[in-house]
Amino acid sequence: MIEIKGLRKTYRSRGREVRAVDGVDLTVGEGDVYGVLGQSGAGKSTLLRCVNMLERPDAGTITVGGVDLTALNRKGLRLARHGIGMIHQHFALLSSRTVAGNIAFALEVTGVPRSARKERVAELIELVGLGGRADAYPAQLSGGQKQRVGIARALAARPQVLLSDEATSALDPETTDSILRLLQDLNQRLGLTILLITHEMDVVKKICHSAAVMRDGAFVESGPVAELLHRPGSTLARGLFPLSAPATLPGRTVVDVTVSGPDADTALTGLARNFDISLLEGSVETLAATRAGRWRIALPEDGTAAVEFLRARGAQVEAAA
Ligand SMILES: Nc1ncnc2c1ncn2[C@@H]1O[C@H](COP(=O)(O)OP(=O)(O)OP(=O)(O)O)[C@@H](O)[C@H]1O
Repeated sequence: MIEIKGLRKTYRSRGREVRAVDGVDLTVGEGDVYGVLGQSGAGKSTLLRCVNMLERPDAGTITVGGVDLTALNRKGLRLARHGIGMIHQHFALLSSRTVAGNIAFALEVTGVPRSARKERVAELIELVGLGGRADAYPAQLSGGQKQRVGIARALAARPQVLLSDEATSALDPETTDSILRLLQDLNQRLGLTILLITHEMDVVKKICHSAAVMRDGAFVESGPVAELLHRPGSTLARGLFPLSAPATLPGRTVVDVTVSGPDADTALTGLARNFDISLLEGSVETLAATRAGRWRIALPEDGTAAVEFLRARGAQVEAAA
């Protein structure tokens, strides 16, 4: 659904050059929820703003739904953007308009006739769970409700793709969960493809099927979450399952073990039945992409047989670090 090749964007300010996006390739399949994780300054916002051409890249191609956006003229781009909704951290609502008015505004700018707007607005209000709040003004809404208006507005023109720019970063954990559940529901019910940027591991854990870790304008790893978990040295695996127990113990071999899929629930019992091990830290969790477990385990000093046992069951095993 989204195909990005060789994307570059450099900013020049006060004689200084900043390579905000430095050669990114990205494929987001139809119906995928794809998260780009990275610290502040990594280049996430620039990448996202290039996807709908709010920012024009210096090099590379951006294809959304089969259309190369970099090849379009201004009018073509305006039409193509109707197929790409966007939500923001700070909601960007019009304070002088009600919930219904904010959503209707998105329909006005995409040329939906007045007669059709009312019904579509009502439909969108229900879709995002804001029934009964149509006449409220943004100042009367909670953060979560404001983001629901943002989502309704972004979906007004029935886009196939939703871009999310840190949509939950300004919300408390409970509200974050409810917005993530809404996004997941929209992904499943409408088949909406979602590309989101975030600095929160939890967002990836809860709704992303695929993810990339971005640093200094480039992806250091990317792919399906279940696959990344099994990649040796994966930053994502370490971020999703942080392990801080001692990485060395006298007379023992300490390893970090990752298992995903149904084996995540049985791998440890099997290991403990066959070998003298100590579980130092870790957990099994349900991620959006898969059930997965990651543990730091002390094996006997010669851990070869235990490591083989785990690897034969599809586990990723590496020296604790
Ligand atoms: N309009 C601009 N002019 C000059 N430099 C910019 C501009 N926008 C971003 N940058 C720089 O590009 C780099 C990447 O910024 P970007 O906002 O894309 O990162 P980010 O990962 O989204 O971080 P944050 O979460 O803090 O926004 C940073 O060094 C930033 O200072």
